[in-house]
Amino acid sequence: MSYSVKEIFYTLQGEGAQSGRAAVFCRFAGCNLWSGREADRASAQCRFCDTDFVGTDGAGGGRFASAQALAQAVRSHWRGGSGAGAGRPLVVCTGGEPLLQLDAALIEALHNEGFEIALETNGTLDLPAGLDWVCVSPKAGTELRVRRGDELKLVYPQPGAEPERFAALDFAHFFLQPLDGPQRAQHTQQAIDYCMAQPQWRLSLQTHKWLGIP
Ligand SMILES: C[S@@+](CC[C@H](N)C(=O)[O-])C[C@H]1O[C@@H](n2cnc3c(N)ncnc32)[C@H](O)[C@@H]1O
Ligand SMILES: Nc1nc2[nH]cc(C(=O)O)c2c(=O)[nH]1
Ligand code: SF4
Ligand SMILES: [Mg+2]
Repeated sequence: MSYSVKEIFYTLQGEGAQSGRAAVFCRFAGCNLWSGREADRASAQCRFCDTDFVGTDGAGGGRFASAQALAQAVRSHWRGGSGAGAGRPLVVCTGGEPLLQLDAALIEALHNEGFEIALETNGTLDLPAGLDWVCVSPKAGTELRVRRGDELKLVYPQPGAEPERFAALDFAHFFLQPLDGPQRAQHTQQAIDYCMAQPQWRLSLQTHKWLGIP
């Protein structure tokens, strides 16, 4: 199968339990909860997206004819060296919704290139086997199919997706990430207050936005 990728870039993971860790981000084109067109935002299932995932025209993006071709492109962006003493190469598969495209062949090819594979998903599609780190970010009004994983990272506040709905699921880490937008400061304070009242939850800041890195 071929893969449509918006962009590939090397940066630090900005969010959640792995924040601060160097990673290649592979941003797949397309999402099942929004077309990505501003004209459709108000009627989409997910309306607060902060990301352009339409098309394949970003830096490093394109259509890749095979899993091997995409895995080699991802490898070409890793600048962390390799071998003894080097940190394990990490790829973060995101989007858009990566589970529309991420399949067994690509997981195998990325592993063959030496990567640990992390996933950012809205949790509405079934998971392929073999992922090394699964981050689920539930969206109000959608059916959550991925109910276990490494981290649950809930954008907060979201009417209809209150943290209590997810607190008993089988995740190692629970994060609230303030909803970015014009009211980010207020949402950040609300998330702080919630985490202080319910310490099962930790605060995830989108540190890359503060740092001015991708
Ligand atoms: C752009 S999404 C791509 C992966 C997948 N579609 C998902 O929603 O998890 C990456 C992360 O950004 C989060 N996100 C998107 N828009 C946001 C916003 N306005 N404020 C805070 N987090 C946001 C998502 O919830 C998700 O955790
Ligand atoms: N630095 C950085 N960290 C991130 N963590 C999740 C991101 C995403 O858009 O999925 C993201 C992103 O876009 N940049
Ligand atoms: S599910 Fe993820 S990529 Fe899709 S619109 Fe929502 S935040 Fe954006
Ligand atoms: Mg992002």
